[in-house]
Amino acid sequence: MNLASRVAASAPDAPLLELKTIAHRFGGFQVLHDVSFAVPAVGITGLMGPNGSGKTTLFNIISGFLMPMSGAVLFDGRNIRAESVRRRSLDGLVRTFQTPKVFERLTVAENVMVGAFKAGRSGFFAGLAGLPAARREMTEMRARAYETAQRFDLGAVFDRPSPLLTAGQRRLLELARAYQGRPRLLMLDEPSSGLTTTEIEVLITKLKLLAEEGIAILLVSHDMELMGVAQAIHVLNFGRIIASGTMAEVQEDAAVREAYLGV
Ligand SMILES: Nc1ncnc2c1ncn2[C@@H]1O[C@H](COP(=O)(O)OP(=O)(O)OP(=O)(O)O)[C@@H](O)[C@H]1O
Repeated sequence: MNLASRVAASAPDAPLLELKTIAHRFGGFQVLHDVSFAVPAVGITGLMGPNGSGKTTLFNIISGFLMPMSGAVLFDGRNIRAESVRRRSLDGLVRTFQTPKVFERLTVAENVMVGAFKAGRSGFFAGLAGLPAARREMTEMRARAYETAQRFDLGAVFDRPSPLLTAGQRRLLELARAYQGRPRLLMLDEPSSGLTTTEIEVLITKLKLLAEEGIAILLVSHDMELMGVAQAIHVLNFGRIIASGTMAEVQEDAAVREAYLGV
């Protein structure tokens, strides 16, 4: 079944992630007001909004870096509002950052393998220490990491030190590492920032590939071309959702046009 039919077939009343009346304040400044929307278990969902509208704050709340003052964050129907980042990540809720987080002292191979470490028994660092059972596991992990690296066009640079990668490769490496951890929901914060047009085109094909494999994606971006991959988009302005719909629908929305263009 392709992505479009899976999106159509997914139960609309069973989202993977659901935000219910999320509100947050920094001191006296109300940054989020009763934000509610759902992210289905399949497909790509977009979150956009002008600078300072609260996107990063909301992202931090969903991924566990910040606890909202009120509201619920339901993941698979369970309120994870107070759960740690690590617990969420073990449950399959994984995020990336605006600047790719790459382990600079490790090679591409090792960076990808770190993503699988939570799924392994002995652990990545025991493997590096050379314990026999861990070494066997490391060999298997390395083989799996190589498959993943190839999938993200990093096969040819598999043993290269990560500081030698281009910006586009660093972004792909971050995605490869996240993919290796078998996420259910992948949250991407401005993944096209700092990339060339060609690198963005590659990124788009990889996001479609991840979605086709059944990984739900929540994408925050200013990049309209990139946002075009999302089946549904929610627009945040001054901490409130002002519109939701397809890209064509939100582009036509009067409140969105006013927020972005002042028209
Ligand atoms: N820790 C903080 N303390 C006080 N104010 C904050 C804090 N973090 C963010 N803000 C304010 O909250 C508002 C929303 O910020 P946030 O970073 O969530 O917006 P954003 O939509 O991600 O913006 P951008 O697109 O510029 O990254 C801004 O006015 C910001 O200055």
